[in-house]
Amino acid sequence: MFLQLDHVTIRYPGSASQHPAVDQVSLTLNAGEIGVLIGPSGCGKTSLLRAIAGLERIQGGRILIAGQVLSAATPDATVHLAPERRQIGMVFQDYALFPHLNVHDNVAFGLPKMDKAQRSARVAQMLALVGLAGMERRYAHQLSGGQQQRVALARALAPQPRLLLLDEPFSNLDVDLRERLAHELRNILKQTSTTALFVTHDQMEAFAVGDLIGVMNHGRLEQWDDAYHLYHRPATRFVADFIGHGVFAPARIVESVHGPVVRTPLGDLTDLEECPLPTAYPDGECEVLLRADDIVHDDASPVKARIERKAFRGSEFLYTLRLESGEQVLAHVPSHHDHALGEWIGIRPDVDHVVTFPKETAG
Ligand SMILES: Nc1ncnc2c1ncn2[C@@H]1O[C@H](COP(=O)(O)OP(=O)(O)OP(=O)(O)O)[C@@H](O)[C@H]1O
Repeated sequence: MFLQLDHVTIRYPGSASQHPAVDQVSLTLNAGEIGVLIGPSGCGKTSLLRAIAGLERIQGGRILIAGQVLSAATPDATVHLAPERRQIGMVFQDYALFPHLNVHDNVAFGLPKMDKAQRSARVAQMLALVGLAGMERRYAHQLSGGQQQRVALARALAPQPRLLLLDEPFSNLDVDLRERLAHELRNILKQTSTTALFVTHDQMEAFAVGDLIGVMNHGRLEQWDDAYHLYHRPATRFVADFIGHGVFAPARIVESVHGPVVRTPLGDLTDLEECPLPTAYPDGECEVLLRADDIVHDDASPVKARIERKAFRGSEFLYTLRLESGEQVLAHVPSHHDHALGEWIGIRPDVDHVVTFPKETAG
């Protein structure tokens, strides 16, 4: 492994909250991998990134790159390597280009001692990489927001950092551009074999960029996994709720002649690979995660649901449905099936990965 975070804890001095901003976070990234941290506002993403950069001290745990301890706050050692000695690059949300320097000088800014020709060659190479060849003489105010972020990326990559940290770099840009830049960023990082950690609150961006994605909540890292497993095998209820569209429905795991089944308001779910046994919950009672893409519109199905809300999403609608039993479920339905609000439609579950959690206790 290349980047290693080991029970990293950050507490802000004088902070009214007893709760640490970052609470014992452990994760690893191999060289060349791209990690993404997502989570709601205030969950500690930026604090963790700043600690890795050396801009924040940690109060517990260790941060290592290639075996070298950058920060430590353990009973055995206290270490805090200065930010400029970490060889880590950063790209922030606000473009932060020097307004009085042109693009060439901005990109050349962090380059170690090189002769002039070498410097200019490196700048040209970086600008070509980010799709801005020939823009050397422009100033920040002559560039669009997307172009400015590309320059910021070129500047951060030019000194060949050991690790690149990106904190919501596209959040000031419009949605279409963000999506394009997220794919471009991934290509650029892979082309240059750069190890990177990227912070966003946008799931689609996280899925587009990351090899590994971490979901944070209240300072804790709830799961560190690839996109497929986050979606299909969420480790916690919070992750299941945060990623994708879905609801939790009351269910019961029971033993049938064909093995265990999960009894739900939509009927029995079978094929319970990797699902807990009935004995995992008191009386087998639990809640099952039903994602919008687990529910199929099928007029022949005996299970009917009333359309309460619908949102057009291009190729499909996201329907909010109410079952006769009172439960609410969500369903993705191809948009050529345009039913009216209040209409009853047939639905059936088509769940590939059955995910259950303990029943949420009231209060
Ligand atoms: N300098 C500081 N002093 C005191 N508390 C801070 C400081 N910086 C952040 N915090 C607190 O630490 C917690 C984590 O903040 P952080 O900025 O890391 O979250 P975030 O996940 O990056 O949020 P956002 O997505 O809104 O940027 C929050 O409760 C925040 O109020």
